[in-house]
Amino acid sequence: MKLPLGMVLPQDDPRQSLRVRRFLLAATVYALAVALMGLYVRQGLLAVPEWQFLSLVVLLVNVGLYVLLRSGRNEHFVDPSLTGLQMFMVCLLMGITMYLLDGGRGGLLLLFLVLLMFGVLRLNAPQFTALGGFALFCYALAVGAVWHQRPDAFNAQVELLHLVALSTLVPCGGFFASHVSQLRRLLRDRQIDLQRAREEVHDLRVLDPLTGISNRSAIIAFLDQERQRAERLGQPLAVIFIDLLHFKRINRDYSHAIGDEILREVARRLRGCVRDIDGLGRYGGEEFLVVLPDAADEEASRVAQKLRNCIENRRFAPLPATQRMRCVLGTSMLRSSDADIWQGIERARIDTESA
Ligand SMILES: Nc1nc2c(ncn2[C@@H]2O[C@H](COP(=O)(O)OP(=O)(O)OP(=O)(O)O)[C@@H](O)[C@H]2O)c(=O)[nH]1
Repeated sequence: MKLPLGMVLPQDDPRQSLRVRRFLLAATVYALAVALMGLYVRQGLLAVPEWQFLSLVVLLVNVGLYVLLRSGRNEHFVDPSLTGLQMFMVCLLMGITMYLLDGGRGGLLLLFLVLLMFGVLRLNAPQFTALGGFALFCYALAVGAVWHQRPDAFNAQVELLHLVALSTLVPCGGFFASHVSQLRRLLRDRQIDLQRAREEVHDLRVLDPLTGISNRSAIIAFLDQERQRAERLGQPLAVIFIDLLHFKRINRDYSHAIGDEILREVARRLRGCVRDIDGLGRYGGEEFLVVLPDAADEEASRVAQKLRNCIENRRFAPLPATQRMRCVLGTSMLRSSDADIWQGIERARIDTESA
């Protein structure tokens, strides 16, 4: 029977999924080690009860780790990848196994080294060196115990070579760990840069660079989307077209930079006068469009008056105190009989001419 992948791997969290994948890979190496121990049993280098004991310990350790990862409890640990814990278990299991074997430790040692190499993926150089030191200690302790209790199962020359090989591996692994952790850092920085670039591209696509409110295409898209929603829910939808008057003169008399500052301030004030659910966009040079979802005719007129007040009745700091900005506003209700949203916008624009 085939197990659905969703039952084995978390589907909604890519980081958890990666951790479980990495764990399953390590569990496969453990399974190989247990199978290899079966050969040791056949060769008379490991007693059957000891093999059963080792298999049970390996199984319990792996089930425990899997439950921790799959239940999400690993998130409460300082290192949610549980790498340190897993490496600690590898060292302990290696020590126990090496102690129980009556010979041929080199073969199984190789598989345990493969398991230790998983640490390279997460640990930095000092952490890996500490781990290597602990592995060395466990190995030395295990073979020391064999030498003390079963001297016939101890070959000093071979064990010395194993220890030397293991000691060589520690700095090599440390070097790889440092390299991989550098790559990880680089990758993380690149991801952050990429995310920022994506956000900038998104802003460039939808925001007006001068005022920071929606640009023309974004406010049109918003209106289109709101129109569909209004039709579906049977709600009214209003638009307000705003045109600043004599803007050419403002630019000419006070400079283009001050004209820009006025446009930014107008956008700020308009945003402050409408609800969060309302749309506000720069339609053209000195023209703005406000979209009012679920607003009837009277509500649109009331908001238009409020918008007019916030432009005309308050002073703009870069202009002399006596100089006021003037604007015309036109409102219109989107109708289901309109062929498209442009008809609604056009009605509001024409309304400004009659204002
Ligand atoms: N400073 C500044 N001016 C802009 C910007 N975009 C458009 N304008 C200016 O806005 C002015 C719009 O001119 P018109 O369409 O004749 O509008 P107006 O001078 O307000 O005339 P009326 O609307 O008829 O009162 C032009 O001078 C444009 O250069 C901008 O981003 N910054």
